[in-house]
Amino acid sequence: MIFTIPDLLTASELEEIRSILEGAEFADGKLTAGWHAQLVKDNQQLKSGQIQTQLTQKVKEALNRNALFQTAVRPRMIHSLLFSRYDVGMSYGTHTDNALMGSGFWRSDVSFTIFFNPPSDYEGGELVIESADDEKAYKLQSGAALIYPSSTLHRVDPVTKGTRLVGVGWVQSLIRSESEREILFDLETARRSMFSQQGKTVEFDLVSKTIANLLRKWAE
Ligand SMILES: O=C(O)CCC(=O)C(=O)O
Ligand SMILES: [Fe+2]
Repeated sequence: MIFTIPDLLTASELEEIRSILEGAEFADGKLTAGWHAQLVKDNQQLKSGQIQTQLTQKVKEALNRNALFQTAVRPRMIHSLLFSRYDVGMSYGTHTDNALMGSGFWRSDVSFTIFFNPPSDYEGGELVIESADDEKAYKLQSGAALIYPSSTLHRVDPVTKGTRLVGVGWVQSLIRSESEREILFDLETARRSMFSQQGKTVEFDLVSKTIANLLRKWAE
């Protein structure tokens, strides 16, 4: 399931993150890519250190309070986060994200891109998600996030004007399978709508029981 969270960050969080990033030091993005992704990765990334830790904390807070993210992703661990800058001419060619990341070998089930500056700030720089017979380009408003399965092939087209600033992260989900996550998300959405329309009915209890039992079966 690919979806967007329109207002993940508040206006003041966004302003703070942007002003911190403006004064921060960046390094070559190839340093954090797998050996094959390095061949096509051409961007800049915030150096690790105190600023990176502070920004990571802010982004995690926003994701943790977001009900849509929690219900659709069911994070076990948001284990990796990069702050990337694409200046004119920079891009990230077609690649797939590493399945296992970091010294903890966390699995990447779900990837996300948080847009820190508005589409009017730059030209090009679309995040394109490829599928067997089609592809779709995304360029969201600042403060919004795109959530997509880590299993896809995707790319960032060259920036031809301005600068693109994003946060990119990876999550190990409690539910490894994308289709199982979607079943749970649909049931949860239906259950909430039933509750708001009719309260705690017999049907509501049965759907609640099913969600709980599927979680027992699938969660790891
Ligand atoms: O910048 C983006 O939107 C995605 C970048 C990406 O695919 C990655 O860092 O693995
Ligand atoms: Fe990627």
